[in-house]
Amino acid sequence: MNARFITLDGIDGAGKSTHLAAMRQWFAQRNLPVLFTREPGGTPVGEALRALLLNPATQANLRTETLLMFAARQQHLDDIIRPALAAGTHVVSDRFTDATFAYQGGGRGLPLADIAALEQWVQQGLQPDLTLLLDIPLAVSLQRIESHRSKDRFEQENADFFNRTRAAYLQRAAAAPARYAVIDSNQDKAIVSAEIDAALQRLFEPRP
Ligand SMILES: Nc1ncnc2c1ncn2[C@@H]1O[C@H](COP(=O)(O)OP(=O)(O)O)[C@@H](O)[C@H]1O
Ligand SMILES: Cc1cn([C@H]2C[C@H](O)[C@@H](COP(=O)(O)OP(=O)(O)O)O2)c(=O)[nH]c1=O
Repeated sequence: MNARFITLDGIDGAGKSTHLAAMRQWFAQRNLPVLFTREPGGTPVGEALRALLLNPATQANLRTETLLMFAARQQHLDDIIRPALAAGTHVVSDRFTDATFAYQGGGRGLPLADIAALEQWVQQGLQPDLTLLLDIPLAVSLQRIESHRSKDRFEQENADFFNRTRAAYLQRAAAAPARYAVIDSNQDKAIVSAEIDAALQRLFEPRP
């Protein structure tokens, strides 16, 4: 079986961390080789860039921010994602390029064509086999992350920013529905988890 590349995305507070834990179990129960990783990050270079990008004191302008996201992604693809897939290991990434379209494109307003050009240059056609998009109304996500003590550079953004970010995610999913499972994360955790499991099941064991 070809190794699958799966990404998990959504606005902050959508429930990614919560459901990554359940996804680990899903793979473990089936004895499937899998590597969990994240963006920005996943490599020493990527983690250093992550620290820079998430630091509220960082003054990177929008193009610089976008290039740094893709710089981290290039290293991640070269050192981690492509080698794992080539070795037959499934890869689950906590965020990927959809986040750039949503945050730098939708949220901050960088033209989507600029992001698409970088996507092509860095990914050379590689796309996730499945993107699990956890969708949630902003008010609910804000309630859920209210208790965070310190917010990173993106979490400090305002409601309009996150509404645009959410809309950009949904637009991407609507434009290429075969790649996405849009999951309503404003439901009980067990239901969200069951819907994620069902999407994984469809990817790994498609019905004829
Ligand atoms: N379906 C859910 N119902 C209620 N609370 C949830 C649900 N999913 C996640 N949470 C809670 O919301 C908060 C944010 O979830 P988290 O998984 O950290 O989001 P993310 O990683 O996407 O920022 C956590 O306190 C988590 O326990
Ligand atoms: C991958 C990526 C992330 N981001 C943002 C989204 C998140 O706010 C932040 C990464 O944080 P996140 O993955 O949500 O980590 P945590 O759960 O620890 O908060 O980076 C972008 O703006 N563009 C990108 O391309």
